[in-house]
Amino acid sequence: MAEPAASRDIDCLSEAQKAIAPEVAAARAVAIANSLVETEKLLLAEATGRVVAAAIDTPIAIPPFDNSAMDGYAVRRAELAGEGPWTLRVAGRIAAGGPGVGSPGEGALRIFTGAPVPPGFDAVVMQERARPEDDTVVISGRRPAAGENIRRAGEDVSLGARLLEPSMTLSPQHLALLAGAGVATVEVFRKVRIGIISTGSELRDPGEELLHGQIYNSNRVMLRATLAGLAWADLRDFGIVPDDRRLVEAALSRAAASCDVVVTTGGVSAGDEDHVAAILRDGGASVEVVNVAMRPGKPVKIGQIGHALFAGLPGNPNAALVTFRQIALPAIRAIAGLGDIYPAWQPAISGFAYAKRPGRTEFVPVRMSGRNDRGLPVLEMLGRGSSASLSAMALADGIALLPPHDEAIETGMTLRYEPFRAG
Ligand SMILES: Nc1nc2c(c(=O)[nH]1)N[C@H]1C(S)=C(S)[C@@H](COP(=O)(O)OP(=O)(O)OC[C@H]3O[C@@H](n4cnc5c(N)ncnc54)[C@H](O)[C@@H]3O)O[C@H]1N2
Ligand code: MOO
Repeated sequence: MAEPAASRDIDCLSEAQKAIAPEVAAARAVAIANSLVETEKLLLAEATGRVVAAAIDTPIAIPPFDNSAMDGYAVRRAELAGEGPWTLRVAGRIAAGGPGVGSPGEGALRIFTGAPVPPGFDAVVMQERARPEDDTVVISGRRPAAGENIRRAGEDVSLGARLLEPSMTLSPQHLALLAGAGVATVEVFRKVRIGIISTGSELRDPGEELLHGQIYNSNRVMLRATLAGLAWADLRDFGIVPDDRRLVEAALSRAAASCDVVVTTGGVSAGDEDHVAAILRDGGASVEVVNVAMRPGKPVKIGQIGHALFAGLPGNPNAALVTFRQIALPAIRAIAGLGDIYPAWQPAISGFAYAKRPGRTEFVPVRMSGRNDRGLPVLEMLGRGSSASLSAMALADGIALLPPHDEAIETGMTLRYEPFRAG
């Protein structure tokens, strides 16, 4: 195991007792996160959700040429003098992608949506306002305005304009913009290699037989599924490691050697079988976060093992989920090269009353029961705040943050709410 750069003595009570706020813990984790530098070039279709590594400017204007926004007739307004109706000769026909026309003499051009508008033509009259008659067209109603129904070259994106900045994740809309500019490949950061280790002799995987004293491993699939939703994450699962110091140490070394991030669950509190905490305490890592004034998740540990970021999440399922999202994920997102790294909190209204202990931030599973007259979500708290409860979190729409200074949450208070699903 690599020597720690700056070990902190997590046994030192005066130091350890000073629990830091969760946002401070997250910022400390971010501060020790090293952003990736390696990049790769991907075809657009392979790049959804990946993180842009270099700014992209458009090589062409969008649209590339003046074109018609309607099916109708391209006209020269100079030929529509005085009051209508006007009768114009139809001098040609031009469709999207078809051959252009030369420079016709007087008259209108039959034109279709997306077809280039030849120079000199300064409006398109939609066909609903025009009546063809033999080789002429009769235009009635008002005189078209200059530029009417013409999409000008570059009006969407001008030549050379910035399309995307680094540190953004590529949405389908971003990819459409790149495709519209004719950009075929995009340079993204390579995926973040994230190793996960489930520690605990009591753990069995679903499908296995459960003996007395054993439980099923739920954190493993929770983390796997969360990471599977992140296109920039390359998950490496190191399985279940029993509570044996040498085995835990070996698994940590192995994971740290091949990953940018190592996430463990379990073994971070104070018991004799909490080997992750013991390994860290004995200098197996530099530890930045040891004691956070939050519930659940107080014993979460963040540090570095060799070059890898280390996130030691508590074993209780809610504590694992909350500390992963609130403390570890911002740092992992920073490693991925993302600019926007912190949880996206939304304002919401408490639909519940709850007595809490002041001095620590609580993160509780909540369900949205409706919206108030200003459109803000109204939240109902689920479960009794047990950090071991799987059912409350499964029914929740998201997590509400109950601030440290409050002793009681009253109905009608404004809270911060992080929905599990964006939007
Ligand atoms: N004397 C103290 N005991 C505890 C403290 C403390 O400060 N002093 N803190 C409590 C808090 S808060 C939490 S949270 C837990 C954290 O425990 P560990 O991270 O050391 O985790 P374990 O003891 O290994 O497990 C806790 C709990 O979670 C279950 N578990 C573990 N892994 C999984 C998994 N992959 N899937 C589902 N469930 C899992 C495990 O069986 C335990 O029941 O410590 C308190 N104790
Ligand atoms: O952090 Mo623990 O989850 O409060 O039980």
